[in-house]
Amino acid sequence: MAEHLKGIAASDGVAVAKAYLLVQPDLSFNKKTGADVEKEKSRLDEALTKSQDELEKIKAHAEESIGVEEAQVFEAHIMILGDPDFIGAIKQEIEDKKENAEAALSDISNNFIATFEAMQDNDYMKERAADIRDVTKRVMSHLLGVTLPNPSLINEEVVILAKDLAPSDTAQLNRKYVKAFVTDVGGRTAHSAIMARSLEIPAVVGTDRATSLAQSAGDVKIAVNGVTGDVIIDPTAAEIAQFEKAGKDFIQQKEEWAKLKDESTITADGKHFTLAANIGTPKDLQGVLANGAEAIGLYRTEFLYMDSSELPTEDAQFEAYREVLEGMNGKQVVVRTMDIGGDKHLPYLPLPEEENPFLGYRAIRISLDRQEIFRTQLRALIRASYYGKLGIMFPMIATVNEFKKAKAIFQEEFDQLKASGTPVSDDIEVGMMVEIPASAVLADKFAKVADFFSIGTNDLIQYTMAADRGNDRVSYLYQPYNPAILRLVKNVIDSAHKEGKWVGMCGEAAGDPIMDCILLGMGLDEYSMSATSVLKIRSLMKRIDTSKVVELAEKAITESVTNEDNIQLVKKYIDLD
Ligand SMILES: C=C(OP(=O)(O)O)C(=O)O
Ligand SMILES: [Mg+2]
Repeated sequence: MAEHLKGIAASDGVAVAKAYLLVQPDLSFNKKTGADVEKEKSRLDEALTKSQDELEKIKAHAEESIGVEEAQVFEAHIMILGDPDFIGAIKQEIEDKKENAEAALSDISNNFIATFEAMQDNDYMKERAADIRDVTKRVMSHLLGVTLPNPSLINEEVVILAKDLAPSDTAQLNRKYVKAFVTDVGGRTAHSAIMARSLEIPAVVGTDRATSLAQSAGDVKIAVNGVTGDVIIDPTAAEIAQFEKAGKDFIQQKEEWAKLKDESTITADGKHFTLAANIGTPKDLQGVLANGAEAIGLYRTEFLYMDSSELPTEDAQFEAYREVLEGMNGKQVVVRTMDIGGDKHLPYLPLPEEENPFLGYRAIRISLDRQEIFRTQLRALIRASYYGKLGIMFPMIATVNEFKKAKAIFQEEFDQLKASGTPVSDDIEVGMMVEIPASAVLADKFAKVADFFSIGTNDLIQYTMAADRGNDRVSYLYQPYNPAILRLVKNVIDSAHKEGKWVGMCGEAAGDPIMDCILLGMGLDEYSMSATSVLKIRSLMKRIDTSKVVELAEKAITESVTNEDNIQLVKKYIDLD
């Protein structure tokens, strides 16, 4: 009998296929004491080596199928295998307690996980706990000689059902055969959900009971709608037909969007706006070009620093920047100088422990303090400017003096390079992120000194609403359409335009259809989002008459009181379906 479930829609698309239960093997073991210490340590080493080989393969596969940025998680796993604190503690445990390797691994891993999970408000640490759990499972399987499920071997069309999918499982999914996946736990921002979106596999997560229902149903089909979050276990013929039609409609819509790839973004009344993409590494260029983005509005350079075991050299940075500038073939590339700190750590750049790192020593604050790091990055950027159309922006600017200082350092490096005969571009734009309320309020003053603004809503909302962007318990305060946020945004746009400067947005909100209806009405010039959202937003903008949304934007900041008011308001003006 058909069972209907509702979960969290995590990745768009609709599919019906045979159920494939991804069951984890039994990893239970007997604890032994009085073990041969040297033998247990060498068993551990052997399991670590096998795990490393396996992870290298999974990482290479993931880089191919889902992209370098997403595959980073496996680099983190490989690093755990070589982490002297973690591995050293396991070996010490074997020595101290004369335990078998399985018991020592399990004890130490549980200690680490408990410590990280206790830091409840820290997403970064919670992710580390998940990583350690994933790595421990792999090492344990090698110690026990059992095989972990290998979803990359699936060779028929299936819908995967699992309690949860570890990142290493998701990375092995082959799009050709895995038509969708459904999990019992997880949320929209879980690793597995983010990966599903990169892979473009429909997914519904957090269904609670999908695996137990499927297990008792036996060999059945599963219907999944990743747009609405609906899942049916053992659907009727009529339901299958209904889901198959929804799937066809969705594919057709995507094909329609794809036709817009080479068009520029012109509204129904003939106004042009720039749709740009956010990237993390040069490898992301492929997606930017495939989705017809008109520029890169945010190149997050942190990955250059995070992927390296020491500060990246000027030449290494230059190569990366040049590759992106050349790849964009004259279209603008806005590179953000490093935004380390907050929840982004570099093992080789020890920062002081802080009670409240999001309000602490991060981004431009580090760059102005550790100028050797900043100047190296600026020189690499200035040298690369010769190969395309470069914009540079500084993150987390709070005061006009910070901007002026950063700009002066840029100018010194520029003048020196130019005097030395290095080929450079003479029209590099130097702008700033507006992501701290102080700079949004004082935008009229900043607009006199910056060449452009890019509004970072991820942080601007966090700081304006005093709500940690990674904390589930306050996620209801993450309100991009709240009139308080919109008034700040409007002030930034108007202030920039008064000085003849352009203004973009590169936070997640820029790829949100509801937000974009309001932003068009406010006259925002550039919208920078994940590459996979570009065509959908272009299709929306082509339908909009901007004279209509000007009135909408005005009402959104004068009449509306709440975030919800503005959702309803936009729906009154624009048919979003
Ligand atoms: C784009 C932004 O920067 P990040 O998400 O990297 O902090 C932002 O804060 O909106
Ligand atoms: Mg930010």
